[in-house]
Amino acid sequence: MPSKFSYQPCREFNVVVLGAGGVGKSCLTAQFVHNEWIESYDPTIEDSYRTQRAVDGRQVMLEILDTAGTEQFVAMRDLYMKTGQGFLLVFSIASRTSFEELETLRDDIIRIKDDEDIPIVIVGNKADLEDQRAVDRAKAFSLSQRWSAPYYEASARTRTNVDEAFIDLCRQMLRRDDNPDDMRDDSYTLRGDDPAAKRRRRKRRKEKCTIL
Ligand SMILES: Nc1nc2c(ncn2[C@@H]2O[C@H](COP(=O)(O)OP(=O)(O)OP(=O)(O)O)[C@@H](O)[C@H]2O)c(=O)[nH]1
Repeated sequence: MPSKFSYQPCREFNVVVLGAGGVGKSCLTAQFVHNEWIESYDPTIEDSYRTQRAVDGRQVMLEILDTAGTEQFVAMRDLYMKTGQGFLLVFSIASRTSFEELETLRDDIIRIKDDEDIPIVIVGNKADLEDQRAVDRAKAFSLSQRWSAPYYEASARTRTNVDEAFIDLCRQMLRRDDNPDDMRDDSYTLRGDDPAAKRRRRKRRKEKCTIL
């Protein structure tokens, strides 16, 4: 048990913000990092931000990569995914296709990282546009359950659930960093070195959590 005065080094994590074009990735990132709202739409190619936060009393340095959602830049995705340790998967509650695109993004992340337990938070952005809602809460909820990944309905415009989504991702990354062996169980050696079986066991052990 660390004493009250024990030294806790600042952890560094790479966070990648992914999602379709125009869902609000840049706006969410700008709100989280700089507390500012951007009304205009200027498609991103790639922007990165560094910000330090206290999470449950521990210092965390985040390198946040705000990625391109538009088709012509998606070739860079594999590279982003390789370096990411945590992923914010963003859709707009006013766009059904942006929600449907998340499935492919997650499949790609898992394939590239070869890890089904990679920290992910799902964000349904533009929650202020309730009158234009095209994705039922129940649908997003069921995806969240299926992936065992938390779901936040957020609004970059009103700054609703912006910090909460990023901080939840930090908590997941810290947990992994604290317990690198947590995902291994004793039976693993008995069952042989089968990565697919290991991934299935990891998946079963994960908690489910959904925040609306
Ligand atoms: N009403 C509303 N509009 C938003 C919200 N978040 C972003 N927008 C608007 O949506 C547009 C696109 O926002 P961006 O943050 O640039 O979207 P993006 O996902 O980064 O887009 P790409 O860079 O093309 O991938 C802008 O005009 C924003 O003002 C939100 O929470 N509510």
